[in-house]
Amino acid sequence: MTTYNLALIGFGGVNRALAELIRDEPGRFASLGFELRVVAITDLAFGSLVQGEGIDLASVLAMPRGSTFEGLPGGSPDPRNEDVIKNSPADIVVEATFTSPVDGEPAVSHVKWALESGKHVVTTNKGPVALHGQELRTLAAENGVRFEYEGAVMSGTPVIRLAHKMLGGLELNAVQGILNGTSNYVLGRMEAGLGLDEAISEAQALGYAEADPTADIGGSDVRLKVAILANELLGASIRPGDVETTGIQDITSDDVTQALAGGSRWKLIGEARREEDGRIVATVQPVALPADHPLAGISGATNAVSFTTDLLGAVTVSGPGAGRVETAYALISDIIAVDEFAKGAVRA
Ligand SMILES: NC(=O)C1=CN([C@@H]2O[C@H](COP(=O)(O)OP(=O)(O)OC[C@H]3O[C@@H](n4cnc5c(N)ncnc54)[C@H](O)[C@@H]3O)[C@@H](O)[C@H]2O)C=CC1
Ligand SMILES: N[C@@H](CC=O)C(=O)O
Repeated sequence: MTTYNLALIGFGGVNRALAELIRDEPGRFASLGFELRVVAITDLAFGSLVQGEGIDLASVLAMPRGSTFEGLPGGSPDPRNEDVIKNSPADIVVEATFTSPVDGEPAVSHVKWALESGKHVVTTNKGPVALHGQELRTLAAENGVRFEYEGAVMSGTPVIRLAHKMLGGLELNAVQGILNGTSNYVLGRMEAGLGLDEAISEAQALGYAEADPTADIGGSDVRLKVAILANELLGASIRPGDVETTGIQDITSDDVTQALAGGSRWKLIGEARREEDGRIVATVQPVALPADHPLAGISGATNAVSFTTDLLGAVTVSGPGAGRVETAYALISDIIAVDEFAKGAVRA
């Protein structure tokens, strides 16, 4: 049985859910031939903790808000990210700090430090993938490790790896979908009569929203995801700034109820499409979809993405687009990919 040592960078909703899974079901991965041990944690609030023999997850998960790792063996009140990433005995760095849609930092540096130190990276952070994906994949290959990021698009629902592995023989000409759990949840709650702010508060409490929910409502979260899908699956090399973006911030409760009464539903749609001249055009915009549109029935934090292919026509994948546990599962699926690589089942 292989043991993978993990360093959790960021100890918020997603990485805590991963720690809870490891605490509650340590034997869950035995049938896959590995077990997971957390040897380091860093967080802006808690500081950092490194214990090579394995951290007692029940204890750290029970620590109250406002406390820090200071005083624990290997503990510090400061989140010494660089030192922990470079020098802790981790095999895999699990990056789940805030997404920056502007420059991807500090996550981009976290990923680089890890890859340059010969550590695999699994991440749910969209910034590094959307803004520096190609550079980081190259850096990983140069260092003989993996950079995996399934959770960057549609949380734990398989999209990126599924498309690479299962749609490889097809020509993909467009991707279109509902790619943000928070905004879809909020629009649904507005249909039920809630105001925008109240609906956003609910999405925050449920762990769907970004630390700054204007990224969800204003469309910049979907913009990152569209850039990732366009670059990964359509062979584009676009920047998030190339994606023309309008969010749902100007959709009023009246707009939502009037649309519903007329048989349609407002949805925030992200799309990247290959034009006849080969250019990739990418947009994010609210659209009032007729009730019979395949994406109109996608409700709550569920997301869906449709791939337009040459041989199969439209292939659509639907599932959770946000949520702490759901996104922690994306990290597990990334660790499984790292394990396959480490055991030689997948070539770099
Ligand atoms: N929650 C969700 O449904 C999904 C989240 N994501 C992404 O996963 C990442 C984590 O999400 P959540 O856990 O929900 O966010 P969160 O806001 O609950 O947790 C982020 C944690 O990172 C810590 N942090 C921020 N900057 C740091 C730094 N420089 N050093 C150390 N710690 C730092 C914060 O203190 C916080 O505890 C984000 O990038 C988010 O965009 C992706 C898919 C779904
Ligand atoms: N805030 C995001 C989380 C996943 O990327 C969302 O709501 O979709």
